Amino acid sequence: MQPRKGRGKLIWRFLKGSKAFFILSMICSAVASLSEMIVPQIIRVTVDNVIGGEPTDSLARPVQSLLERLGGTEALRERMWIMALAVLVVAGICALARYEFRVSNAKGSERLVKTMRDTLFSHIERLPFQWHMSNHTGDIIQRCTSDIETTRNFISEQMTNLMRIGILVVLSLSFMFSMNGKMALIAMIPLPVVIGYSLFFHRKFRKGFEDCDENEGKLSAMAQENLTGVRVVRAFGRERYERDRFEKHNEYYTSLWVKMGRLMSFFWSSSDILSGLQIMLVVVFGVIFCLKGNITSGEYIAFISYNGLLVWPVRQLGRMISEMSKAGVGIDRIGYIMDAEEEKDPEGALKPPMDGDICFDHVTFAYEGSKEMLHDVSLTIPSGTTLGILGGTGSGKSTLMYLLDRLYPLPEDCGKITIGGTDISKIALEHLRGNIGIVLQEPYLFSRTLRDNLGIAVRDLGDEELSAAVRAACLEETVQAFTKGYDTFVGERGVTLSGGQKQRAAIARMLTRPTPIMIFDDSLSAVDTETDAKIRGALEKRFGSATIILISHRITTLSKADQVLVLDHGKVSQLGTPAELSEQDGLYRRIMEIQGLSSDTETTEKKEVNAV
Ligand SMILES: Nc1ncnc2c1ncn2[C@@H]1O[C@H](COP(=O)(O)OP(=O)(O)OP(=O)(O)O)[C@@H](O)[C@H]1O
Repeated sequence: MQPRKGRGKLIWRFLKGSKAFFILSMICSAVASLSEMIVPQIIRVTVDNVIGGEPTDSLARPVQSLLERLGGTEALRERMWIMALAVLVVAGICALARYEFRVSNAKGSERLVKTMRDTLFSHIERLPFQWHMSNHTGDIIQRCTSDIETTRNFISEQMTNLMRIGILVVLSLSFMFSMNGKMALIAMIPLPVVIGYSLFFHRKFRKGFEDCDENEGKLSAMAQENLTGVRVVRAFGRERYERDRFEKHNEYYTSLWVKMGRLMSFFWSSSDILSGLQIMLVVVFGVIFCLKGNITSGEYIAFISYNGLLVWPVRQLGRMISEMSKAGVGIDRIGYIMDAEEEKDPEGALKPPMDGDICFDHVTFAYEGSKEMLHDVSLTIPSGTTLGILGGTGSGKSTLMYLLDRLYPLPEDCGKITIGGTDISKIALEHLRGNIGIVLQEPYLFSRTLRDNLGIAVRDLGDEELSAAVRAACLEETVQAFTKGYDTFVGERGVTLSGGQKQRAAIARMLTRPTPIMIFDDSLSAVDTETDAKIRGALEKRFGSATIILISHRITTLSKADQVLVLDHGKVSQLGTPAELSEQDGLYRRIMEIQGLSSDTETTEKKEVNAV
């Protein structure tokens, strides 16, 4: 993965609301660093001027006047506690600044994480269905959790550290140069080597972190898939296979981190040697310079202290660079989500009445990277009528509905879909989807109570509307049978409900918000024929004016439709009233005949449709 452009812009966007905290924390960090720099100067003055009796001429003017105000070096020798107190006061200021640094840094980083989570979540919510279909949920979750954490660490720790390192390096070198230029240059000689060495490793770390993150995403996706598909795993006795698969990948993932650990250990140990050499140079040359009288004992002590303060950041530079590599990868992975384009309405999006005729005009469609699934589909569904759709597995029935709901955009030159004469690509998405009720083939319920699930489409759903929807979906008896009624918790994805109960709950949920267009994508497959008929009867009675599209493999369900579309491998094979189709030689009649002879179970029906 190439480093992403505009990382800074993305970070800046996430920093909204937390900048002030980080600025304050940086100021405090600067104050603390400055205080650290003053202590060696106090020690130097104490050793050279107060104890050693050296003249104060070489000291800076403000230091000289401060010493005079304190009674001069002679008097201070008698009152050494003043020097000790000075060290204590500076250390106190340093401690206070560090405290405030940590507090404001914590406030800033928590706010930052909140902003990142909120921004990512609302962005993901607005991403097209297509994007969700082509990305692993586990991987997205990993990007929204551990990559956010890495980015937070980078901004709240590494960025402030970087500034602290900058201050420490600049100030240490300034103090060192002010005391002895040659010694300062000797201390600086190994620095370019250390920095170059760190940069060399930076590239290796980056690649390593990328691999680790990518594989962590795969591992999360695998775990997430297994957890949500636990029923399938158990039903097929695939536990061992899945465990082996997970362990194999986990082993590989662990080996990547071990490799990284080895690389980092090598880097740290070797950079330890480099910084040890640097310290040795300063100590040895410092002693020589001191013996030659080029520097005083106090300056030597101060030099060693400043060198310590200089070496620390330079050594940290390696860690910083490796952390920056990691953060860079994390930010790029978040950037991948943020770069995905949100669903947007076209300019001047329309909000026309949605109770007109629905027209599919020469619609052709292929999923990204797949072959054509729908070929030149044309039909009109007059307003207020019911269309039944019949077809084998994978014949494109659901795809046709996804296109109507614009879950997948219909590319230009692939025909058009209109409602009341208006091209749906020109209709505001919220308006379009708000007027199309759809019960998907696999009903999804949230792990909340039944009431919460049913009321998801309508804010403040009244009891009367709720009961009416539940009655129409033939779910009333089921609710009454639950000891907690509507307050029954349905478990993750509605696992505590049977297939038929889930389907009826999904239908009731749709009916709480009656819409002019209603789509039932094989939504009656898990209910018996009697309930199927009851639900259709209720729909007709309550929502007679709505345009209804019923996808089903059951002829009895389709037989009451105004017209039936038979799809065969994405092509219109038959279109007409059930009576007409029953007269024609084709798929509809063949299935009708088979179902007239067979038992009425959905599975059999599906098999039959596919077999024909
Ligand atoms: N997101 C997708 N990406 C690529 N291909 C897809 C995608 N969704 C569906 N398909 C393919 O498109 C074809 C039509 O699928 P669709 O779900 O519309 O069929 P269907 O007629 O509703 O089938 P069923 O009766 O089994 O529900 C299938 O071959 C399917 O594999």
